[in-house]
Amino acid sequence: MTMELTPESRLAAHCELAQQTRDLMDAVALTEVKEDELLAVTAELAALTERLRAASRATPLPFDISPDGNLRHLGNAVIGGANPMALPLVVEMDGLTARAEVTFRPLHEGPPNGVHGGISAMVLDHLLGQAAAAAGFPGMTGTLTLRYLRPVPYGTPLVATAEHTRAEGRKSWADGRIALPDGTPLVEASGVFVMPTAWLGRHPGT
Ligand SMILES: CCCCCCCCCCCCCC(=O)SCCNC(=O)CCNC(=O)[C@H](O)C(C)(C)COP(=O)(O)OP(=O)(O)OC[C@H]1O[C@@H](n2cnc3c(N)ncnc32)[C@H](O)[C@@H]1OP(=O)(O)O
Repeated sequence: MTMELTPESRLAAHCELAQQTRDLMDAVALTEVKEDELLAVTAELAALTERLRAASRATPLPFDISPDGNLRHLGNAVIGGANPMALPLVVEMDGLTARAEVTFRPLHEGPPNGVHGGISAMVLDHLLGQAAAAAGFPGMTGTLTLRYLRPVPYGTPLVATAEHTRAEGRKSWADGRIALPDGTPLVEASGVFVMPTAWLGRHPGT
């Protein structure tokens, strides 16, 4: 795991750029402007893309330690504030559990008016993984099993939760769900996380 020392002000500016890009992606998905305006905006975006490529990294921002002392991963596709692909999810960890409030956007559409099943899977994969890590068993997803109970709406505040259930050697198990605020489950997940041998010794208890 690489730790980088980047000034907080630059990281904050990067996160603002990512948020502006999310707003842009939402606007692109929903725009109804005329064709000539689409072409004009596309040309402006191409120029902006080249400006950002003037100095570029090979990989997104890695794990680092935030000023509050917590491990963070600004480049992550689910929680990374500096990654425009990320929602980004803010995950609260408590003992064996992980919890995040999530409001999907039209950008996440799979079936008409509903969230793509792969997007739900991505969120649950991450939540389960963080629950396993919270319990002291960080690992790579080995197997993820999902049960889609009801369509997942976008534009509605939802709650994603997960809990570590057991561990055996390098393997750990976690369960989770995306639910309406009243607790009605929409998608349930179970996962097996395997700590790669390369990680052994890097975490307490391994
Ligand atoms: C360090 C700090 C990190 C902080 C993390 C913050 C949390 C972030 C949260 C992010 C969350 C998002 C995370 C992501 O998105 S992770 C990205 C998605 N996942 C991957 O890319 C994983 C790719 N696969 C691998 O790297 C390897 O195959 C792994 C590491 C999984 C196992 O390769 P390894 O060579 O180590 O395996 P082994 O053959 O010695 O077997 C060992 C044991 O494991 C059992 N097994 C093996 N494979 C599977 C399987 N597929 N399902 C169930 N069980 C499996 C096997 O039976 C055996 O059990 P036993 O016979 O001993 O009983």
